[in-house]
Amino acid sequence: MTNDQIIVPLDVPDLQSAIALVDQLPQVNFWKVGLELFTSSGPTILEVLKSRQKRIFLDLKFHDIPNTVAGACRSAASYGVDLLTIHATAGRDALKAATEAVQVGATQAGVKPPQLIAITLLTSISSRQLAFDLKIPVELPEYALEMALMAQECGVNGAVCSPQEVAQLRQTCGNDFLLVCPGVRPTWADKGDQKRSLTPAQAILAGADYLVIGRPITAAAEPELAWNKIVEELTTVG
Ligand SMILES: O=C(O)c1cc(=O)[nH]c(=O)n1[C@@H]1O[C@H](COP(=O)(O)O)[C@@H](O)[C@H]1O
Repeated sequence: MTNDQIIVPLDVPDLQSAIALVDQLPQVNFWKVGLELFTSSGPTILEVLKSRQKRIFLDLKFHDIPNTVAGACRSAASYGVDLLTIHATAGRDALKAATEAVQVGATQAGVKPPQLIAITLLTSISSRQLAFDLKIPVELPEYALEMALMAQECGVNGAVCSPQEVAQLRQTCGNDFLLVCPGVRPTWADKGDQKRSLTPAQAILAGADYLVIGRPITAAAEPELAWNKIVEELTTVG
């Protein structure tokens, strides 16, 4: 377990707040830029993070028709980020188009292509909501696994799943398939809108490559202390 396996999201409304958070937590090496910050402030934050030698997860969760997803992936891949997200439910054609587009975009820009990872089922969705609201008549773990397998067949590099499904995905998809787990909660933290959480240590033991941990750190009274507590807990799992 290394510090680089913990990704902290910059879920803040503007560039200034993002830079303040990066300054406040110099121990964090891997930051996530998501919809809130990218929509308000655009790609400037990516340059800021790169100038500080940070790794970047650009989490734009693309979900559209294949042609549009491919265009978005070409553009996103030109930034030279490490990870990029697409929803598995965009479907096979979009997943294949995205896989090819990240290579094209990165090659054209002369940068390393990002690892493309597919969201299986948002960690804010419960089994009950999957059945009753989304009308999906499949058990949740099976659904998440099927989404991951479809993404893998399309050449996608990995998946985003809740820690509760990660062991099964690891077993079925193998060790080369990247597994990223948000919805991670230390025992002392609020669950908030996360429905399928486990602790950081449990998630790593179950086979996650990376954990995305936001509010337990960023909304803590003392974010640095919260970070240290999590890192300490994780040292117990090697
Ligand atoms: O793609 C993601 O990172 C993601 C997928 C998912 O299913 N659930 C999920 O929570 N996330 C992201 O992970 C982060 C979790 O933040 P906290 O709930 O504050 O730890 C947020 O930035 C979410 O956008």
